[in-house]
Amino acid sequence: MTKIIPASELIINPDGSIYHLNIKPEDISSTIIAVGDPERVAAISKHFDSLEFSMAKREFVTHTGMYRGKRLTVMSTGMGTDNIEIFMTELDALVNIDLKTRIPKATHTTLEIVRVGTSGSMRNEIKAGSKLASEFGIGMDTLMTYYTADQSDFEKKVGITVQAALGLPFTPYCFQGSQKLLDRLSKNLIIGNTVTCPGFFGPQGREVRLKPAIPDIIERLGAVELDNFKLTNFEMETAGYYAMGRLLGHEVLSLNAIVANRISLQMAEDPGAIIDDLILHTLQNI
Ligand SMILES: O=P(O)(O)O[C@H]1O[C@H](CO)[C@@H](O)[C@H]1O
Ligand SMILES: O=c1cc[nH]c(=O)[nH]1
Repeated sequence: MTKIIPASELIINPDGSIYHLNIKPEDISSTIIAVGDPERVAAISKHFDSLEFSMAKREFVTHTGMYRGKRLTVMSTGMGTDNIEIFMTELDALVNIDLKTRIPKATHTTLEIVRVGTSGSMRNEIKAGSKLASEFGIGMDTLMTYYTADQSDFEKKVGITVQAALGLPFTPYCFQGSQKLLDRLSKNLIIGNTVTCPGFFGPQGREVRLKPAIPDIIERLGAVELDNFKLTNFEMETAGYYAMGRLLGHEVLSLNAIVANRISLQMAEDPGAIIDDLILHTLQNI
Protein backbone atom coordinates (compact mmCIF):
# COMPACT_ATOMS: atom_id res chain seq x y z
CA MET A 1 0.00 0.00 0.00
CA THR A 2 1.24 3.52 -0.80
CA LYS A 3 2.34 5.34 2.33
CA ILE A 4 0.89 8.84 2.70
CA ILE A 5 2.88 10.74 5.33
CA PRO A 6 0.43 12.54 7.67
CA ALA A 7 0.40 16.34 7.96
CA SER A 8 1.55 16.19 11.59
CA GLU A 9 4.66 14.15 10.68
CA LEU A 10 5.86 16.04 7.63
CA ILE A 11 4.80 19.64 8.19
CA ILE A 12 4.27 21.79 5.11
CA ASN A 13 3.64 25.54 5.46
CA PRO A 14 0.52 27.07 3.83
CA ASP A 15 2.66 28.35 0.92
CA GLY A 16 3.88 24.81 0.16
CA SER A 17 7.33 25.23 1.72
CA ILE A 18 8.78 22.77 4.22
CA TYR A 19 8.27 23.64 7.89
CA HIS A 20 11.61 24.78 9.34
CA LEU A 21 13.69 25.45 6.23
CA ASN A 22 10.78 27.44 4.68
CA ILE A 23 11.80 26.51 1.13
CA LYS A 24 10.27 24.54 -1.77
CA PRO A 25 11.86 21.84 -3.94
CA GLU A 26 12.56 24.25 -6.82
CA ASP A 27 14.51 26.60 -4.52
CA ILE A 28 17.55 24.33 -4.12
CA SER A 29 20.29 22.77 -6.21
CA SER A 30 21.36 19.14 -5.70
CA THR A 31 24.78 20.52 -4.70
CA ILE A 32 24.65 22.18 -1.31
CA ILE A 33 27.23 23.98 0.81
CA ALA A 34 26.15 23.90 4.46
CA VAL A 35 27.53 26.15 7.21
CA GLY A 36 26.74 26.70 10.88
CA ASP A 37 26.78 30.49 11.02
CA PRO A 38 23.85 32.15 9.17
CA GLU A 39 26.12 35.11 8.27
CA ARG A 40 28.51 32.75 6.49
CA VAL A 41 25.86 32.12 3.80
CA ALA A 42 26.29 35.59 2.31
CA ALA A 43 30.06 35.30 2.70
CA ILE A 44 29.82 32.41 0.23
CA SER A 45 27.06 33.62 -2.09
CA LYS A 46 28.87 36.96 -2.58
CA HIS A 47 31.17 34.95 -4.87
CA PHE A 48 28.22 33.81 -7.05
CA ASP A 49 27.82 35.25 -10.55
CA SER A 50 24.06 35.54 -9.92
CA LEU A 51 21.67 34.97 -7.01
CA GLU A 52 18.19 33.61 -7.86
CA PHE A 53 16.72 32.83 -4.41
CA SER A 54 17.15 33.77 -0.77
CA MET A 55 15.18 32.84 2.34
CA ALA A 56 15.73 33.08 6.10
CA LYS A 57 13.82 31.34 8.87
CA ARG A 58 15.20 30.78 12.37
CA GLU A 59 18.86 29.75 11.92
CA PHE A 60 18.18 28.36 8.43
CA VAL A 61 19.30 30.85 5.76
CA THR A 62 19.25 29.67 2.13
CA HIS A 63 20.80 31.29 -0.96
CA THR A 64 20.73 29.67 -4.43
CA GLY A 65 22.58 30.97 -7.44
CA MET A 66 25.13 30.31 -10.17
CA TYR A 67 28.87 30.00 -9.62
CA ARG A 68 31.00 29.54 -12.73
CA GLY A 69 28.20 27.80 -14.63
CA LYS A 70 27.16 25.57 -11.71
CA ARG A 71 23.92 26.01 -9.77
CA LEU A 72 24.73 25.95 -6.05
CA THR A 73 22.75 26.31 -2.84
CA VAL A 74 24.31 27.58 0.40
CA MET A 75 22.45 27.00 3.65
CA SER A 76 23.07 27.61 7.34
CA THR A 77 22.08 25.16 10.05
CA GLY A 78 22.97 26.84 13.34
CA MET A 79 24.89 24.80 15.89
CA GLY A 80 24.53 21.17 16.99
CA THR A 81 23.44 17.79 15.66
CA ASP A 82 19.83 18.33 16.74
CA ASN A 83 19.66 21.03 14.05
CA ILE A 84 21.37 18.70 11.58
CA GLU A 85 18.66 16.07 12.09
CA ILE A 86 16.01 18.64 11.11
CA PHE A 87 18.12 20.05 8.28
CA MET A 88 18.89 16.68 6.68
CA THR A 89 15.37 15.29 7.07
CA GLU A 90 13.68 18.33 5.53
CA LEU A 91 16.29 18.70 2.78
CA ASP A 92 15.81 15.04 1.88
CA ALA A 93 12.02 15.45 1.91
CA LEU A 94 12.33 18.29 -0.62
CA VAL A 95 13.86 15.95 -3.19
CA ASN A 96 12.60 12.49 -2.22
CA ILE A 97 8.97 13.09 -1.21
CA ASP A 98 6.21 14.55 -3.37
CA LEU A 99 5.10 17.30 -0.99
CA LYS A 100 1.67 17.58 -2.65
CA THR A 101 0.70 13.89 -2.40
CA ARG A 102 2.91 13.29 0.69
CA ILE A 103 4.16 10.09 -0.90
CA PRO A 104 7.87 9.15 -1.17
CA LYS A 105 9.01 9.32 -4.80
CA ALA A 106 9.74 6.11 -6.69
CA THR A 107 13.16 7.40 -7.79
CA HIS A 108 15.74 8.46 -5.21
CA THR A 109 17.65 11.73 -5.66
CA THR A 110 21.07 11.87 -4.05
CA LEU A 111 22.23 15.27 -2.83
CA GLU A 112 25.86 16.31 -2.54
CA ILE A 113 26.30 18.23 0.73
CA VAL A 114 29.58 19.84 1.80
CA ARG A 115 29.79 21.33 5.29
CA VAL A 116 32.21 24.25 5.68
CA GLY A 117 32.73 24.90 9.37
CA THR A 118 35.12 26.01 12.08
CA SER A 119 36.82 23.54 14.38
CA GLY A 120 39.43 23.09 17.12
CA SER A 121 42.44 20.76 16.76
CA MET A 122 43.27 18.16 19.41
CA ARG A 123 46.71 17.39 17.92
CA ASN A 124 49.75 19.58 18.37
CA GLU A 125 50.83 19.10 14.74
CA ILE A 126 47.48 20.32 13.32
CA LYS A 127 47.98 24.04 13.82
CA ALA A 128 45.44 26.83 13.87
CA GLY A 129 45.17 27.96 10.26
CA SER A 130 45.03 24.40 8.88
CA LYS A 131 42.25 23.12 6.65
CA LEU A 132 41.02 19.59 7.34
CA ALA A 133 38.62 17.20 5.58
CA SER A 134 36.84 14.71 7.86
CA GLU A 135 37.07 11.08 6.74
CA PHE A 136 35.01 9.88 9.75
CA GLY A 137 32.72 11.70 12.19
CA ILE A 138 32.37 10.43 15.76
CA GLY A 139 29.20 11.57 17.53
CA MET A 140 29.51 12.16 21.28
CA ASP A 141 25.78 12.82 21.53
CA THR A 142 22.93 10.29 21.56
CA LEU A 143 21.16 11.22 18.30
CA MET A 144 21.70 7.80 16.77
CA THR A 145 19.93 6.10 19.71
CA TYR A 146 16.74 7.19 17.94
CA TYR A 147 17.55 5.70 14.50
CA THR A 148 18.71 2.33 13.27
CA ALA A 149 21.64 2.69 10.92
CA ASP A 150 24.00 0.18 9.35
CA GLN A 151 27.57 0.68 10.48
CA SER A 152 30.69 -1.17 9.34
CA ASP A 153 32.52 -3.32 11.87
CA PHE A 154 35.26 -0.70 11.94
CA GLU A 155 32.81 2.14 12.64
CA LYS A 156 31.29 0.11 15.50
CA LYS A 157 34.77 -0.61 16.87
CA VAL A 158 35.63 3.11 16.90
CA GLY A 159 32.46 3.86 18.90
CA ILE A 160 33.18 1.14 21.45
CA THR A 161 36.84 2.21 21.75
CA VAL A 162 35.91 5.86 22.36
CA GLN A 163 33.30 4.80 24.92
CA ALA A 164 35.93 2.78 26.81
CA ALA A 165 38.54 5.56 26.57
CA LEU A 166 36.19 8.04 28.26
CA GLY A 167 34.18 5.64 30.45
CA LEU A 168 30.92 6.89 28.93
CA PRO A 169 27.53 5.35 29.86
CA PHE A 170 26.57 5.18 26.12
CA THR A 171 28.32 4.24 22.88
CA PRO A 172 29.26 7.14 20.60
CA TYR A 173 28.40 6.63 16.93
CA CYS A 174 30.92 6.66 14.11
CA PHE A 175 30.18 7.10 10.39
CA GLN A 176 32.42 7.56 7.37
CA GLY A 177 31.68 10.48 5.04
CA SER A 178 31.53 10.44 1.25
CA GLN A 179 34.67 8.99 -0.36
CA LYS A 180 33.62 10.54 -3.68
CA LEU A 181 33.48 14.06 -2.19
CA LEU A 182 36.65 13.46 -0.15
CA ASP A 183 38.50 12.57 -3.39
CA ARG A 184 37.16 15.72 -5.08
CA LEU A 185 37.62 18.21 -2.25
CA SER A 186 40.55 17.10 -0.05
CA LYS A 187 43.44 18.19 -2.32
CA ASN A 188 46.03 20.07 -0.18
CA LEU A 189 43.93 19.52 2.95
CA ILE A 190 44.77 17.43 6.03
CA ILE A 191 42.56 14.33 6.21
CA GLY A 192 41.35 13.70 9.76
CA ASN A 193 38.66 12.17 11.93
CA THR A 194 36.33 14.61 13.62
CA VAL A 195 34.82 14.35 17.10
CA THR A 196 31.36 15.95 17.15
CA CYS A 197 30.38 17.16 20.62
CA PRO A 198 27.03 18.16 22.13
CA GLY A 199 28.52 21.43 23.42
CA PHE A 200 31.47 23.79 23.03
CA PHE A 201 32.76 23.94 26.60
CA GLY A 202 32.50 20.90 28.93
CA PRO A 203 32.02 18.34 26.13
CA GLN A 204 35.19 19.65 24.44
CA GLY A 205 37.12 19.80 27.73
CA ARG A 206 36.99 23.60 28.13
CA GLU A 207 36.89 24.95 31.66
CA VAL A 208 35.49 28.43 32.18
CA ARG A 209 33.68 28.54 35.52
CA LEU A 210 32.47 24.94 35.44
CA LYS A 211 34.88 22.03 35.72
CA PRO A 212 34.25 19.41 32.99
CA ALA A 213 33.42 15.91 34.26
CA ILE A 214 36.19 14.53 32.01
CA PRO A 215 38.90 17.19 32.42
CA ASP A 216 41.49 15.18 30.45
CA ILE A 217 39.12 14.43 27.53
CA ILE A 218 41.58 15.83 24.95
CA GLU A 219 44.44 13.62 26.16
CA ARG A 220 42.17 10.55 26.35
CA LEU A 221 40.73 11.09 22.86
CA GLY A 222 44.18 11.93 21.51
CA ALA A 223 45.46 8.57 22.77
CA VAL A 224 42.80 6.55 20.86
CA GLU A 225 44.54 4.59 18.10
CA LEU A 226 43.11 1.86 15.86
CA ASP A 227 45.55 0.77 13.14
CA ASN A 228 46.32 4.12 11.47
CA PHE A 229 43.14 5.77 12.73
CA LYS A 230 43.49 8.77 15.08
CA LEU A 231 41.06 11.46 16.20
CA THR A 232 42.05 14.95 15.11
CA ASN A 233 39.58 17.73 15.84
CA PHE A 234 36.46 18.90 17.65
CA GLU A 235 33.29 20.55 16.39
CA MET A 236 29.54 20.10 16.77
CA GLU A 237 27.86 18.80 13.57
CA THR A 238 29.93 16.47 11.36
CA ALA A 239 28.94 13.07 12.82
CA GLY A 240 25.25 14.04 12.66
CA TYR A 241 25.66 14.84 8.95
CA TYR A 242 27.49 11.61 8.21
CA ALA A 243 24.96 9.48 10.10
CA MET A 244 21.90 11.17 8.56
CA GLY A 245 23.58 11.12 5.13
CA ARG A 246 24.07 7.34 5.43
CA LEU A 247 20.47 6.82 6.55
CA LEU A 248 18.92 9.03 3.87
CA GLY A 249 21.27 8.15 1.01
CA HIS A 250 23.18 11.39 0.40
CA GLU A 251 26.86 12.15 -0.25
CA VAL A 252 28.19 14.28 2.63
CA LEU A 253 31.62 15.71 3.39
CA SER A 254 32.74 17.99 6.21
CA LEU A 255 35.54 20.52 5.71
CA ASN A 256 37.00 22.24 8.76
CA ALA A 257 38.81 25.55 9.19
CA ILE A 258 40.99 24.91 12.24
CA VAL A 259 40.71 28.10 14.29
CA ALA A 260 42.19 26.85 17.60
CA ASN A 261 44.79 24.35 18.77
CA ARG A 262 43.71 22.86 22.08
CA ILE A 263 47.15 21.39 22.89
CA SER A 264 49.27 24.52 22.38
CA LEU A 265 46.30 26.66 23.51
CA GLN A 266 46.81 28.74 20.37
CA MET A 267 43.83 30.68 18.91
CA ALA A 268 44.05 31.96 15.35
CA GLU A 269 44.52 35.73 15.20
CA ASP A 270 42.13 36.02 12.26
CA PRO A 271 39.70 33.05 12.20
CA GLY A 272 37.69 34.80 9.46
CA ALA A 273 40.65 34.58 7.07
CA ILE A 274 40.93 30.79 7.56
CA ILE A 275 37.24 30.22 6.87
CA ASP A 276 37.40 32.57 3.83
CA ASP A 277 40.27 30.50 2.49
CA LEU A 278 38.29 27.28 3.00
CA ILE A 279 35.24 28.83 1.30
CA LEU A 280 37.31 29.62 -1.81
CA HIS A 281 38.81 26.12 -1.77
CA THR A 282 35.29 24.64 -1.59
CA LEU A 283 33.87 26.80 -4.38
CA GLN A 284 36.80 26.01 -6.66
CA ASN A 285 36.57 22.25 -6.16
CA ILE A 286 32.90 21.45 -5.60
O1 LIG B 1 31.54 27.31 12.38
P1 LIG B 1 30.39 26.36 12.54
O2 LIG B 1 29.95 25.80 11.25
O3 LIG B 1 29.24 26.93 13.33
O4 LIG B 1 30.97 25.13 13.40
C1 LIG B 1 31.57 25.18 14.65
O5 LIG B 1 31.42 26.42 15.34
C2 LIG B 1 30.37 26.34 16.31
C3 LIG B 1 30.93 26.60 17.70
O6 LIG B 1 31.59 27.80 17.76
C4 LIG B 1 29.80 24.92 16.19
O7 LIG B 1 28.69 24.93 15.32
C5 LIG B 1 30.97 24.17 15.61
O8 LIG B 1 30.66 22.97 14.96
O1 LIG C 1 37.36 24.53 19.33
C1 LIG C 1 36.39 24.68 18.58
C2 LIG C 1 36.41 25.64 17.54
C3 LIG C 1 35.29 25.76 16.75
N1 LIG C 1 34.22 24.98 16.98
C4 LIG C 1 34.19 24.07 17.98
O2 LIG C 1 33.18 23.38 18.17
N2 LIG C 1 35.29 23.94 18.74
